[in-house]
Formats: sequence, structure tokens, C-alpha cells
Amino acid sequence: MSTPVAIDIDGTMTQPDGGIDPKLFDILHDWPEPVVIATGKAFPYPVALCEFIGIPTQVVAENGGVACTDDSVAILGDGKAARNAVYSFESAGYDIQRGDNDLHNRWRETEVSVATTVDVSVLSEFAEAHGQTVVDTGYSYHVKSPSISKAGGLAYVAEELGLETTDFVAIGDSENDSEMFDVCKYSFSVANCDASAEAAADEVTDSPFSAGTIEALDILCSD
Ligand SMILES: O=C(O)COP(=O)(O)O
Ligand SMILES: [Mg+2]
Repeated sequence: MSTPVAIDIDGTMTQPDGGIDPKLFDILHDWPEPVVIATGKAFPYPVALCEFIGIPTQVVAENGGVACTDDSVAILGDGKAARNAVYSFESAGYDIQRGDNDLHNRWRETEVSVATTVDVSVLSEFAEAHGQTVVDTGYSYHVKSPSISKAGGLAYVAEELGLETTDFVAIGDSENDSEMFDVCKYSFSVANCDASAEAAADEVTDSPFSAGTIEALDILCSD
């Protein structure tokens, strides 16, 4: 039985080297139900991915700070407090370690992405002082509002499509997917998932990374 799906990018659609598994292009292009790309990445990345897969633009970006369909864009977060937290962090002599040509944040509107090489306990102190939280995706530390999540972004996209989040099956790998798992009818973590995603998921695939996602999509097709 095919079903609407919400799929994370990093660690979930990717192979261990970081590139998207080319097999997923055909599988998602031909998926008969809505596909939502739900990511912590900045807004342009999942929009481009939808275009290159050849599917409608149905996107949750920035961990839910931005949500978009072909007909509408919603900015669900306000990045001011996150930027202030990072400004304080940097003013105290710390570095978010993104270099001068910071492509992680150049197009990011509602949160700040910090390299995972920084001291997360120090970063968290600055985040909390500004009412923000730090989410570890395994790829970035995201300084963000605790009220923003992929769950909220998916609720927006689902409503735009005339659906509910409970119509969706979610697939992901890390703590930024956990809240989305909670609002979907079923959820898979791929085998490389972190402890938070493992605890929140209904099922953990045998295979890691994109092979785990293909395994989950196969299960959904054969149900
Ligand atoms: O940008 C990140 O840190 C991770 O992105 P993801 O949500 O697609 O795994
Ligand atoms: Mg991920």
C-alpha cells in the first residue's frame, strides 16, 4: 500500500559519503502519493532537490522554520533570537567554524547552523540565554527556537495538500526527525540513526543510510 511520505535528507537519502543515492531519484519520482522533503538544510536545497527529482515542491526546510508547496511559502520561525545567540557566542571569542564563505547560513532564514566541531555545551549556554535550543543532526548543530520543528512544518504542508500529518509515513535518522515521527501515522529510522530517532521511530530498518530508506519504501509498497 503506497502512502504519503515525509523524508529527511542527510543520513536518510544520502549514502555514507554524503551524496544522495541516485536510486532514490527514480523511486521518489514514481512514488504515487505525495512526497515531502523534510530537512534541516536551508530552504533552497530541498526546493532544488524536488526540482531535480521532478516532483512537486513540497518542502519542510530549516527544521520546520520554512515550509513550502508549489502554491505557498510559510516562514514559521523568526531567526532573530538564534542570530542574537550566535552573535553573543562570537562576541565572546568563539567561532561557528563556517569560514568566510558560509554556504550553510547564506540562505538560512529562521535558525543558525554551526559546525559540529564547536563545543556544544558552550554553544548551548549561549542558545539557552536567548531562549533557543541546540539540535544535533549529526551534520550540524542548529541553534533554533524550541517551538519550531519538522512536525510543525509538515502540518503546514499537509494542510496545503488537504491532508493530515497522520496520513504520512516519516523516514529519518536523527533528533531533528523525532517530533515529526510523533505526528505521523508510522515512522522508520534508518539503521545509522541516533538514540533519539531510534526511540521515537516505530521501526528501525536493517540497512543504514539510503539503503535503509529504500528498504522502508519497499516495505510500504508491499504492505
Ligand atoms: O542540515 C542538517 O544538519 C541535517 O539535515 P537533515 O535534516 O536533512 O538530516
Ligand atoms: Mg538527517
